[in-house]
Amino acid sequence: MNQTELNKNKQLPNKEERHKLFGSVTPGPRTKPVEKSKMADLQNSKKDFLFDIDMVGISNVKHPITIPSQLTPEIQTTIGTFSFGSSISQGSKGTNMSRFTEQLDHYHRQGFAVDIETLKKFTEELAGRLNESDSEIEVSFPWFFERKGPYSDLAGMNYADATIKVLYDAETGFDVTVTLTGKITTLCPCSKEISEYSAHNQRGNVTMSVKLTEDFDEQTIDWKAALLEAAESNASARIHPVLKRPDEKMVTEQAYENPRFVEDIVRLVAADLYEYDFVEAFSVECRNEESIHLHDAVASLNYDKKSEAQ
Ligand SMILES: Nc1nc2c(ncn2[C@@H]2O[C@H](COP(=O)(O)OP(=O)(O)OP(=O)(O)O)[C@@H](O)[C@H]2O)c(=O)[nH]1
Repeated sequence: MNQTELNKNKQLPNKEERHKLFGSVTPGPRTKPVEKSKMADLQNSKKDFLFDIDMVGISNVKHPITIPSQLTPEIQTTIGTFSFGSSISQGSKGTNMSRFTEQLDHYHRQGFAVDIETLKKFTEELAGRLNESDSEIEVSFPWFFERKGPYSDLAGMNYADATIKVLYDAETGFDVTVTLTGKITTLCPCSKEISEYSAHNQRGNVTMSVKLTEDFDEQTIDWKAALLEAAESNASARIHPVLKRPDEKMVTEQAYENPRFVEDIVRLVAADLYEYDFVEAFSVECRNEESIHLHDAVASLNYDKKSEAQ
């Protein structure tokens, strides 16, 4: 049926009447000012408000972003989920929340590429805009990378979940933590050892959080690719979007030849992160979605290289 054939017999009231029908009322008298300069500015009240606040801001802000990648595709436009904040002192009632999204839009109009240098600049500028001595930004996004079948060389797209968190403090400078959760295959060493045939395997989620050294240079190292490699190169096998039979045979046999517990994964990944020069401190978690249970198996560890210097 096309538009002219549609029978519109129903006699509807006009839109204004419909709104009234559903409860809309005529606006009452307006007594409060509409000019910004005449409005009360509660958040800027100064008094003793009992406590300092460590962080106040906004979260769950979705925004289009561009991210750099050293793996294909090299430029990616994706959706970032942001949070922003700063501390406020006991003497201030509140922050100026509109300034967070105001600055986000300002950066967007200048072609906001979400790399670490830009985020550092963002936090320093944000602290100034808020008249505070610190600020923070966190952005999470799916990072895509091309993956080819080990035999067929047929390509498809995989992704890992990435997060960058930058803290700025006028006195101490910047603190940058990056997090990546990549997925891997793990084959159970115990199951392989005790069974006449086969071994159960599962999809593992490896989450690596890394505090970057002060001199980290994103032009030379793509932290996302480096963390992904730490997870995948220690797995029983990598995960692929496209596998033909010869590929499937290869990854199945590779997993059987490289059995791993969750404990093995966190220790092996930790060893790689320990060897990366750009890593100051790290945490690793492996969570396996068990195929023989309804529950997950999980292991985690934290390590700070600076603790060795003491
Ligand atoms: N501080 C604070 N602001 C809130 C809260 N809830 C909503 N708001 C925000 O208050 C904002 C408006 O306040 P400001 O950003 O201080 O606006 P303004 O004073 O006109 O802006 P400036 O000229 O930059 O000072 C809106 O963006 C609301 O989102 C809250 O719990 N605390």
